[in-house]
Amino acid sequence: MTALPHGIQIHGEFSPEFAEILSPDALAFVAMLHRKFNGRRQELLANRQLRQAELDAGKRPDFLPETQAVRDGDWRIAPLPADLALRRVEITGPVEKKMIINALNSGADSYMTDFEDSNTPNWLNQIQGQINLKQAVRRTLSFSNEAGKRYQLNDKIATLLVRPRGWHLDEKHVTIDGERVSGGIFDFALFLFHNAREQLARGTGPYFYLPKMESHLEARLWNDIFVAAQEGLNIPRGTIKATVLVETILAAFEMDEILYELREHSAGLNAGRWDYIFSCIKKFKTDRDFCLANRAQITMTVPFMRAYALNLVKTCHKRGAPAIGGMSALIPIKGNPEANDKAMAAVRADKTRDAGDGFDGGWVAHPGLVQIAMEEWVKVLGERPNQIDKQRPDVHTTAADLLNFQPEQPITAAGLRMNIDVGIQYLGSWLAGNGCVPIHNLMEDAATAEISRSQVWQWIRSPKGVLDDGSKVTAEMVRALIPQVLDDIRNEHGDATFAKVPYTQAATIFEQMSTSEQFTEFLTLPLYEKI
Ligand SMILES: CC(=O)SCCNC(=O)CCNC(=O)[C@H](O)C(C)(C)COP(=O)(O)OP(=O)(O)OC[C@H]1O[C@@H](n2cnc3c(N)ncnc32)[C@H](O)[C@@H]1OP(=O)(O)O
Ligand SMILES: O=CC(=O)O
Ligand SMILES: [Mg+2]
Repeated sequence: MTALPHGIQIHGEFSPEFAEILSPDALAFVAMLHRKFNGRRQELLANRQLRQAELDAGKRPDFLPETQAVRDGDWRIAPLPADLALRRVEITGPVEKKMIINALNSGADSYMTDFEDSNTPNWLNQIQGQINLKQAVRRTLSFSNEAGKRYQLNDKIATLLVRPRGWHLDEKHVTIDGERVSGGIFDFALFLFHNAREQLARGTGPYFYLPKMESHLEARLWNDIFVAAQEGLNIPRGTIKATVLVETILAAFEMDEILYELREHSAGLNAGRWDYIFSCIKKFKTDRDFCLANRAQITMTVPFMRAYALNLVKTCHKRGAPAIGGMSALIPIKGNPEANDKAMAAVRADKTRDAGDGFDGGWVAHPGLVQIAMEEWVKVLGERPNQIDKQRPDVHTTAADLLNFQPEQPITAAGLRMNIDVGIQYLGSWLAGNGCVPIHNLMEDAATAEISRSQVWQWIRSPKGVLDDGSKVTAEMVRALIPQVLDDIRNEHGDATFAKVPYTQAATIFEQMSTSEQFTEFLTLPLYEKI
C-alpha cells in the first residue's frame, strides 16, 4: 500500500480501485483544505447552537441590521457559464451507477448528483460514488444489469452538479491529525481534484449544490474554500459555481447576503422545501404557539412557504442569479393508472406554479417526470433559457410573512401513524444503505423523513399537539403505535424483506428519537455512528 500523506489515516476499505480516488495527492488536497478550514466549520456549528438557544429563549429571527448595506447595494453575481444559464428541469438522485446514467440520459437540462439527502453516506457509497462520477465525467461509465440490459451515456447528457454533505456531517473513515474530516470538504475536494480539469477541457465546469446552510457566514466559509481550492489546483478563480439550497428558516433571512458572499462563484439559489419545513419545526420546536398540521397539509401554497418561495425568486433575479424550484415528492405510480394520473397532474401543477412565479427551473425526482416539468417551463420561457430578467417588484416579504406558520390543523391519527410509518421505513432503509426510497408512492429521503420524525417529537411536547378527536399526542401513544406500524410494514413488504431490512432496529431508534427529552439535531448524526 502506498504511504499516506503525513497525519492522514484511512479507517475503511482501501482496495486498489478505492486507492485511485484516495491517491496521496488527492488526500493531501483534502488535508490542506481540512487543516485550513475545519476550525471555522466547528465555530460555525457552535454558532448554530447559540442561535438555537436564543430562539429557545423566545427571540424571533429578522433580517440582519449589520448587513443592511448588502441588501440595499446595487450588485450582481458574476456572469454564468452557458451550461448553467439553461436549467429548466434538474433531475436529482443518489451517486449510484445506474441512477447516474439514467439521470444524465433523462432529457433534463441538468442533473444534481447527490452525496446528501438521497444517499446513505457509508464508505462504499461515498467512494464508489466518486469512482462513478469520475467515469461519468470522462463518459466511460457503463453498467449491465442482471438481465443483461446495458446502460451507457448518450451523446447529449445533462449538465452535472454535485451536492456534497452539509457542514454538520463528518467523514469518520478519514482522520487528519487525529480529527475526523468534514464530510462536505471530503466530498467536494475529491470530486474537484479528480474532475475539474477534465470538465473544463470538455467545455463544462465544476458545479456544486450547497445544502443546509444557516447563515451567510457559512456561505463565506464555502467561498473561502473555493478560493483556496482553485489556487491549490491552479485553476482560475471563479471557475467553481455553486447553487445554494435555501432550506433553513434562518438562511431565508440572509438570501441576499448568501448570494453576495458567493457572488464570484454563485449559480443562484434553490428552494429546498423539505429541509426548510424541517428547519422551521426544529428551530421553533419549543415555542408553545408553534405547531404545524399533518405533514401532507404543509404544501408550497401555505402562507409561510409561499412567502419564502416568492422572496427567493425576487432576491435571485435582482442579483442576476437563477432561482431554481424544489421538488414535489410525487413519483410515477405503477399498476394504478388513476392514481398515477392524479400524481402526474399534481406534479404538473407544482411546476406550473413555480414557472409562473418566475423560477428558472425546478427539480424532479424521477426520469418519468422530466417531460411534464419541461412542458411547463417551455410554456413560460419559449425559446428563452431562463427568466432571470423577470423582476418581482410586487413581492414585499416581511419577517412576519416568513414566520406565519399556518395551518395548525388538522392533526389526525392517520397523520401521526403515517409519520411513524415513514420514519421507521426510512430509517430502516437508510441503515441498509439506501438513502432514497418510495414509501406509499412518495419519494422519501433524509429531508422528508426529518419532517416526519420531528413532527412526532413536537406534537408530543406542544400543547397544540392534539388530534382532531380531542386526544393529546403523548409518548405513550407513540410507543403503543410503533409495534402496530411494524406489523403493517411486515405485511406490506413480506417476511423476506422484513428480515433483510433492519426495521426493528429502526423502530427502536425512532422511538428513542421521538420520545426522548433531547431533540436530535439531525437524524443522520446518530444513524451515522451505526453504519
Ligand atoms: C429533499 C431532497 O433533497 S430532494 C433530492 C433528493 N432526492 C432525490 O434525488 C430523489 C431521487 N429519486 C429516487 O431515488 C427514486 O426515484 C426513488 C427511490 C424515489 C424511486 O425509485 P424506483 O423505485 O427505482 O423507481 P422506478 O422503479 O419507477 O424507476 C424506474 C427507472 O427509473 C430510474 N430512476 C428512478 N429515479 C431516478 C433518478 N432520480 N435518477 C435516475 N434514474 C432514476 C430507476 O433506476 C429505474 O431505472 P430502470 O428502468 O433502468 O431500471
Ligand atoms: O434538498 C432539498 C430539500 O427539499 O430538502
Ligand atoms: Mg435538503
